[in-house]
Parts: sequence; C-alpha cells; structure tokens
Amino acid sequence: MGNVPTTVKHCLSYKQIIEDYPWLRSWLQEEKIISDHEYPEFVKIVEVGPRDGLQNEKEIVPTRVKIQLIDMLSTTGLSVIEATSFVSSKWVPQMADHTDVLQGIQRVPHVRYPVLTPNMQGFQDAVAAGATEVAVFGSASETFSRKNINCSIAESMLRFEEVIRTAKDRQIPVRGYVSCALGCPHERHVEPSKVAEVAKKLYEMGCYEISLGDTIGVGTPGSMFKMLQKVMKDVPVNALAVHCYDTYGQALPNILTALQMGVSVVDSAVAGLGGCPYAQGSSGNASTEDVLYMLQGMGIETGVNLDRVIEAGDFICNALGRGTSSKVSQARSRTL
Ligand SMILES: CC(C)(COP(=O)([O-])OP(=O)([O-])OC[C@H]1O[C@@H](n2cnc3c(N)ncnc32)[C@H](O)[C@@H]1OP(=O)([O-])[O-])[C@@H](O)C(=O)NCCC(=O)NCCSC(=O)C[C@@](C)(O)CC(=O)[O-]
Repeated sequence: MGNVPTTVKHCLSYKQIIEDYPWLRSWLQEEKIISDHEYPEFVKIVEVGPRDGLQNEKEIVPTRVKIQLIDMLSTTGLSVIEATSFVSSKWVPQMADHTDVLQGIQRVPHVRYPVLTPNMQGFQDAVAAGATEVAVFGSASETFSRKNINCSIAESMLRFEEVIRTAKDRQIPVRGYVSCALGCPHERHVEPSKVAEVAKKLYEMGCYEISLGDTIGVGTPGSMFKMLQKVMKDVPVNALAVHCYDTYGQALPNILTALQMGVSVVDSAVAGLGGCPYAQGSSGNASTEDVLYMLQGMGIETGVNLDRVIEAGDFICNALGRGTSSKVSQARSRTL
C-alpha cells in the first residue's frame, strides 16, 4: 500500500471498503491518497528447482542428490515444492527417476509436492508413486505445444480434461501451466488473447491455479502488464501465478509488475537453476533467493527462511559443480 494516511490505513474496514467500492478506490488513487499499486501482503512461492531447475541438466543428477535437495527445501518454510515430472524418459531422461524421487523424500506436513503429468499415463504413474497433487502443462504457442508435448493445443486440452476430471474424482488438486505467455522460441510473438484463451480453458476445466510461463525469458514489464491485463479479464487474479526466466535480466521486474497487478503466487527456482529442454537458449528461472530478498525488502510475508534456501542453493550448486545464478547468494558469499 502506498502513501496512505495513517488514519485511513488504520481504519479496520478500510481494505474491505475499497474492495466493495471500486469508484472509491479509483478516486483515492486519482487523488494520490493511495498508490496505484497495491502489493499483496503475503506471497506464496512455488519452488520449481527440483523439477524445472534440474530437468535440463545434461548429466544425470543422482537420485539421492535430488532427494536431499527437496528435503533441504522442505525445511525452509516453503509450502509448495514441485518435485519431479511423470513424462517420457525418452523425452526428458533427467526425470526418469520420478518414482524413486517422490518415494524417497521425507514429506513434511503442510508442504505440498506437485508433479508434472502431461497425460493419463503420467497421471496414473504419478498417483501410483504417491503423488497427491499434479500439474498439467499447456502452451499458448501451437509450435511449442507440438515440440514440447507432441500434440496441438486442442489435443492437449482433451488430454488435460481427462486428467483433471479423474484427478477431481480422487480429490487431487491440479495446477495448470501456460507456456510461452510472453513469447515463443519458434513463433516469437504470442498474442495475450491466446494466453488468456488457454488460461481460461484450464481454469474452467478445474485447475485451481494457472501459472503463466515466460518460457524463454523475453518478457518485459510492458509485455507482462499487457498480457496480465488480458488474462485477468478471464481468470481471477487470485488464481494466477507467474513463472519467469531471467534470460534478459527481466525476471524480477516482471515479477514486480505482476505483484503490482495483484498476483500473489510466484514460481522460482533455488539458485536460479533451470530452463525448459524444448526452449533452447533460455536461461534459468528467477532465483528463489533473489525473489525472497526483494519481497523481504518490500515487507511482504512469504514464511520462507532466506538463509536456509541459500544453504539448499549451495548444496545443489556444489553437487552440480557450478556457481549459483542467484545474485543474492553471490553477494552474500562475497560479503560474509
Ligand atoms: C507428453 C509426452 C509423453 C507425449 O509423448 P508421445 O511420444 O507423443 O506419447 P505417445 O502417447 O505417442 O506414446 C509414445 C510412448 O511414450 C510413452 N509415454 C506416453 N506418455 C508417457 C508418460 N507420461 N510417461 C512415460 N511414458 C509415456 C508411451 O507409453 C509410449 O511408449 P512406447 O510404447 O513407445 O514404449 C512426451 O512428449 C513428453 O514426455 N514430453 C516431455 C515434456 C516435458 O517434460 N517438457 C519439459 C517440462 S514443460 C516446461 O518446462 C515448461 C514449464 C511447465 O516449466 C512452464 C514454462 O516454463 O513455460
């Protein structure tokens, strides 16, 4: 909340009143009594490092390392850790040990461990391995859909519909992804209306949350704003998440833009690991450490302990034999 006079801010029902009377909010904003941007008080971080972060690694990461990473992340206060993918091992060999990973981790109460399931086969394998939450992943780009999951957008929706229906019968929550929300490695420009169309379909089919992926990290606050404006007409903002990559150094500004627009769920990867195997040239995800540092500085609660995430980041970077992509971890290691 911006420059709100204390008397107004401390009025108990202040938030409720401006929610109920949008004209009052507009007037307060026009008069500069409240800020145009209203940041959420709490942001949920969805940690995607063990899945998105590792899926693109050329060398197979030992299963025990993946398990230890997830176990370390489970002690940080994170409430969602995407653990692995039930996809074809011919397509993504790094995720072939999905069952061992899911069954090897020490589940911490109140932490959820969703896994990716592109179709019924993946869903059934995931449930057999003990998954209690899954995610389907579609795309706003036709070419990317074919390259990533070997089917058209329309075909993918039919597959997801079956997964979502079956999951609903078993009371398994399903998250939905829309890739290429700000650009495609093949088609380049992607219309915000196409992103909105796919997001709306996934939401209407029953996904409780839609994560909008800037798969190749080409977005800017300008394109993020336009895309979200369009999507928010069809999907409630409290059901949206953003999933940003840092290829052009825009991940944090893009996330900040989404927060200003009311989004309160952010995907990120410890140590900034990652990238999609079918999005060549993209760099890692927004690093969880950097996102946490920014949110802390803004006084936004996350419930996550930054130091512990840094430890988990050190662990996985040592295991991979490379430095971290997190600017915060780099700065901490220089200044400690
Ligand atoms: C989707 C498929 C499986 C279709 O693959 P397909 O070849 O079209 O599948 P199919 O139905 O024709 O079956 C062919 C073979 O695959 C097997 N198969 C079929 N389904 C499965 C399954 N679930 N698990 C294991 N095996 C499977 C099936 O059993 C059969 O085996 P065969 O008889 O030849 O021995 C394939 O294209 C695939 O695995 N793609 C990998 C997609 C992927 O993991 N991409 C990276 C993650 S997405 C991402 O990173 C983006 C995101 C989410 O982060 C958001 C963002 O950043 O934008």
